[in-house]
Amino acid sequence: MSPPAIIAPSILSADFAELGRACSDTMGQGADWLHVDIMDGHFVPNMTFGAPVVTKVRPHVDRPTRAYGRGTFDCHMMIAEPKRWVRDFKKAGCDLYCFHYEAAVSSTAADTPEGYSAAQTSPKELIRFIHELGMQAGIAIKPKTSVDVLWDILENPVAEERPDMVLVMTVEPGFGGQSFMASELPKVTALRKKYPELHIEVDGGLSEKTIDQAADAGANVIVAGSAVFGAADPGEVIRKLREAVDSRRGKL
Ligand SMILES: O=C(CO)[C@H](O)[C@H](O)COP(=O)(O)O
Repeated sequence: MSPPAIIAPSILSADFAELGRACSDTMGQGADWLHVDIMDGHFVPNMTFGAPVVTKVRPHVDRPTRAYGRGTFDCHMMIAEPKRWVRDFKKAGCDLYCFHYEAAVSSTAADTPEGYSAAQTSPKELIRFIHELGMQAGIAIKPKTSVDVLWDILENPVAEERPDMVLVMTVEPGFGGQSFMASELPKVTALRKKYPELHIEVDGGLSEKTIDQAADAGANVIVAGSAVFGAADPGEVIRKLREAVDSRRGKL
């Protein structure tokens, strides 16, 4: 059976001037995780914030949640040098560090002060490093990236080098409020077929209108930014997204 629904509102759509309160309110409205979009202006054509902001917001989400203990920070690293920031985000309170496959394999960055060569980072090495620091590891793919790049990584017999979650982007990363790309769902279907227990996250354009397609494909971690933060009743939207996923468990 696929894992239960995890609803992760994207704080990209929150009021950044009131970020702590917005995060705390969203957890109180039933969110399981908070999806934190980190953008560097290189990997994507937009910038958000870095580890110091995550550090400041962390205390606002340290509260019991429905199913996962303290509020979980699901950090989506849309950055060109994913290995470079692993330690900083661990210190800031990140629980799940999700990097982009495309960034890991194309990094030409200089060595980090800790002696890790960003230029030699393979996804497997990066996953191991994230695990060694005590975080969960996620790997994300953009719409133009084939799901086939993931099989070798998921089939690795070394458990420490396997991701805890795969993120299939359903928009081009960089901005909230874009239209959902249903064309990406065959990737989710293929992943779910091979990995019934894997956390499969979808991100971009998820709402009450698009959730049924994503849930039918087998996604269980649902990122929603504008649909949650733009709603008159965010708690109701979170409840409906969860219901759509959980009602399909055991039927996929
Ligand atoms: O990663 C992202 C953009 O790169 C955002 O998390 C995503 O787009 C969520 O926003 P929305 O639900 O409004 O589409």
